[in-house]
Amino acid sequence: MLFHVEMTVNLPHDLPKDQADRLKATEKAQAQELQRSGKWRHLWRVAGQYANVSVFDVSGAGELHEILSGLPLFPFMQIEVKALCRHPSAIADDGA
Ligand SMILES: O=C(O)C[C@H]1C=CC(=O)O1
Repeated sequence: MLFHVEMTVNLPHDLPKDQADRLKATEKAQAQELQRSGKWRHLWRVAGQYANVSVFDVSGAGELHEILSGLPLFPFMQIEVKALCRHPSAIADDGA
């Protein structure tokens, strides 16, 4: 199943810089591993915001929740999820 996910990050202003840098580095490694696995299909920065729009390809909402709640930045993110299905006019054969 494909899911459109928008994550907006709000790090506390008083979070020490070294702690924030560590969280971001761990998050990056995990995000890149999930992209390599094919589960995190698209990752786009929302221009002008500390936010991303992503597409996940997972077995269902349960797996998506497991992945999202396991992200190091999860406690600092506002997340919106939309389930996707194939559009009847779509010509791309991308497994949706
Ligand atoms: O920067 C972000 O949008 C938050 C998060 C998502 C992937 C990643 O590396 O960090």
